[in-house]
Amino acid sequence: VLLSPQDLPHVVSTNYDFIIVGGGTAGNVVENRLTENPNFNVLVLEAGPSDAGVLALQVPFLNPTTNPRTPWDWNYTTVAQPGLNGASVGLPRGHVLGGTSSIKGMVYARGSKADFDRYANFTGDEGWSWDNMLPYFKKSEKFTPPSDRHNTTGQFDPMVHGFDGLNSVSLPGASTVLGGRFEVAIDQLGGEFMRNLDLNSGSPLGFGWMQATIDGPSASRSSSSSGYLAREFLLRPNLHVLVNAQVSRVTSEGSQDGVPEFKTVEFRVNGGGDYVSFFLLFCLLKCDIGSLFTASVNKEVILSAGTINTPQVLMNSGIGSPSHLNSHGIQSIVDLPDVGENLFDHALITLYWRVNSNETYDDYRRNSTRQDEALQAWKDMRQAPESRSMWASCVLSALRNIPHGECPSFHANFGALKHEQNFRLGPTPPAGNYLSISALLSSPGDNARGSVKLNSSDPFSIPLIDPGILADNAIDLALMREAVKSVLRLVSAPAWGDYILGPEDSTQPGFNATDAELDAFIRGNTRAGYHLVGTSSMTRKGAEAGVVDPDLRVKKAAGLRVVDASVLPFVPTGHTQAPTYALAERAADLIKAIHSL
Ligand SMILES: Cc1cc2nc3c(=O)[nH]c(=O)nc-3n(C[C@H](O)[C@H](O)[C@H](O)COP(=O)(O)OP(=O)(O)OC[C@H]3O[C@@H](n4cnc5c(N)ncnc54)[C@H](O)[C@@H]3O)c2cc1C
Repeated sequence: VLLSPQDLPHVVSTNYDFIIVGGGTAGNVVENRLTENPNFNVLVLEAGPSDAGVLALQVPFLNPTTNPRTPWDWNYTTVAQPGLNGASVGLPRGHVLGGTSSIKGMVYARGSKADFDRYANFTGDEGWSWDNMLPYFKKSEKFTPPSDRHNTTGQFDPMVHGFDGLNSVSLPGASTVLGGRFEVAIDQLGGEFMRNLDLNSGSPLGFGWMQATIDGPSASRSSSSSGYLAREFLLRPNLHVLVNAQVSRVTSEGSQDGVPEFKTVEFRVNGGGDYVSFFLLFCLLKCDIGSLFTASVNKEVILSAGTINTPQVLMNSGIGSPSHLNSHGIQSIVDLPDVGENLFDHALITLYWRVNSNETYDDYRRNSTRQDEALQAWKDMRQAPESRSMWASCVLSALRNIPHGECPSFHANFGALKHEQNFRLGPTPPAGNYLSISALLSSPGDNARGSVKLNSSDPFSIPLIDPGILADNAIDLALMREAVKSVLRLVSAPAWGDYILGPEDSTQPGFNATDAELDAFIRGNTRAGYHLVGTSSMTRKGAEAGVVDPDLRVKKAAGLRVVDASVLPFVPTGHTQAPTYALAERAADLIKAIHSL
């Protein structure tokens, strides 16, 4: 049930079995699986608004309009990054039902077998190995035909996919001139540019068709909200979802087995939604807008607020480094210095070329009539360019090897347009047609990690976010150089001869660039990859380091668990949404087993 502000008195007087903080990618998976049992009641507190009826969150092609500077984005910015010549860069995060799955770029890339085997080895829990996680990838996934219904034989391996899950995935819904050119180019080059039938098989090296979290038949974005919180699930009477409800902290009144037990969640109601009801309600409760409410729980509080906000809530609650908490006047309750540490991200750089073709999206973006017509066509028939994301129609590459096994050191995504770094759409260039290729550093060095820290004692203040982009001077720069060179080799294939006119900007390095020139370009143009993990890292049971055990329970505490991307101890070499769905599916099973659900 999607609650309204009038339901607040009911919320504060109910003793829930589970309270989930954050109705995002992971939170909605857990909420859905737990409420399969009608005997248990679950409350989801989501800081952002509902996603219902918001076209920008449904139409894949409108994805770049979902952030930054929208109500659906937390609109974060990093602290100055030494690895980027001191620049602070934007760091969007979903602030809406569905969380970041409602605003993300929709690339479905699970990572490699070696990533998950490394998690299993690191945590001492075989449950996190690739072989044991593959069933959860499949459980979460509903592989659908592409929106244009083209024959997908030979474009993916059905054996490694799930067809009955709640998160829709599909292959590109329309071919563009780019897709065909890439296929020819990689066949011409061979070697490092080998073909890969399915990049989600656990062996992602090579070139394959990109899979995206787009529901093919409806040509719509698949988010954790559209799937796990679909109408039939929202009708469950044992599921309560309150939007615009931002949690400040969890509180402990007692203890269990000698450790503090967390039974209460404190939150405020933000000013979105029905203001008249708000006014009446707050008059009724005789308190001011912005006042804090509490909700209580008898089994577990599950933090699914994401890699930035989960550690913030933990620290607000007195769980973290005692000295850091004390510096903000917060009493230390659980001594866990790794809360907020170990923040990993990928790093992303984009290169652009002018091309000899008007079959790019640039003209489309310059023509508002065409855009309106196309949007209407999407509404009428789920067709037209809006049926696909702007880069989903291209192949994704995952090249090269690194010491952790068969993992790619970078991914390349292709766009038939000029976009800003990180696929944001800046002002449309007045003329010209473009090819863009972005290289995502998918295996940063172990020193390329930063932290999330509190900025003040105000629990709602924006934290200090340092993802440590390109902070591992040796490894990160060497891999980024290789990534850029590999992209340059790729566009040197004869297939591009009559297509690429030249680099968009004369400062973009070419084949003859020295390492020093490449480094300067990389430092000046790299941005965040948006794949944040690590701030509630799981470690072995009983290990002092880390934040949660391999079963995702917060160490040295009772009744508190973390289920979101923040538990991953290292960033996977794929993207992060697919692993987040899978880890949340496994977490739900762990929780059900413990509570005999
Ligand atoms: C712009 C962008 C593009 C991306 N593109 C891709 C992509 O193409 N492919 C891919 O695999 N990955 C992508 N990612 C990354 C991926 O989407 C995330 O790693 C993943 O969705 C994280 O899931 P999560 O459950 O950890 O957090 P989220 O999905 O962010 O969920 C956290 C939820 O908690 C809520 N919340 C936070 N604080 C509070 C609080 N105090 N009280 C109540 N609620 C709170 C948030 O509003 C949010 O709804 C992208 C990320 C971004 C930002």
